[in-house]
Amino acid sequence: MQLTEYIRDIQDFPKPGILFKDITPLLSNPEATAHAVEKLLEKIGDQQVDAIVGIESRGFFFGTLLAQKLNCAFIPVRKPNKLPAQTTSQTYALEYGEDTLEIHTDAIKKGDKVVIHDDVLATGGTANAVCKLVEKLGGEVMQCNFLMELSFLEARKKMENYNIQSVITY
Ligand SMILES: Nc1ncnc2c1ncn2[C@@H]1O[C@H](COP(=O)(O)O)[C@@H](O)[C@H]1O
Ligand SMILES: O=P(O)(O)OP(=O)(O)O
Repeated sequence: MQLTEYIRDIQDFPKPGILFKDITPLLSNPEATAHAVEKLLEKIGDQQVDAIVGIESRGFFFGTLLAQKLNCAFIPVRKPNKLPAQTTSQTYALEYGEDTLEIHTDAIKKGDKVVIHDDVLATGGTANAVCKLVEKLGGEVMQCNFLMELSFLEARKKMENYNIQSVITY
């Protein structure tokens, strides 16, 4: 099965110049979704994982499926003021301006082995900020795991201390 057949390109979304990688065709097909989960799991292998940290919002879809398969916790990282309990924040630079992500402070214990998951790795700013959040709480980032990587944006240069794994590379 070719997973790329289930990824739809949307030109100029959410703003001009962006080629958006839309996973809704993949999510609408249960066989393709199951295949994607297997491919993401292959990237994790037999490492011991205490938690999958999924990045809002498209990182939640496969993140929860992965956590259930691995029988480990799923932990959401969300945009500001969405999580109800005490949070820890990380602000990071965008092309213009900055953004912030939050995690529940009690979600990760010192020494927890964590895999971070999102649908797309683009410039790496988001994933890098989530690595910092996990580390602030004492967690160990075992892997940053993506369905897709836009390699021409060279996120790996920004994240050379992390183990980056992607199922599809553009
Ligand atoms: N081209 C894209 N298609 C879909 N989603 C994208 C795309 N580029 C970025 N994203 C979303 O943004 C973050 C990753 O961006 P970074 O530049 O790596 O911080 C990720 O949550 C994607 O869902
Ligand atoms: O649409 P989302 O919530 O997945 O966020 P973003 O596109 O900023 O990654």
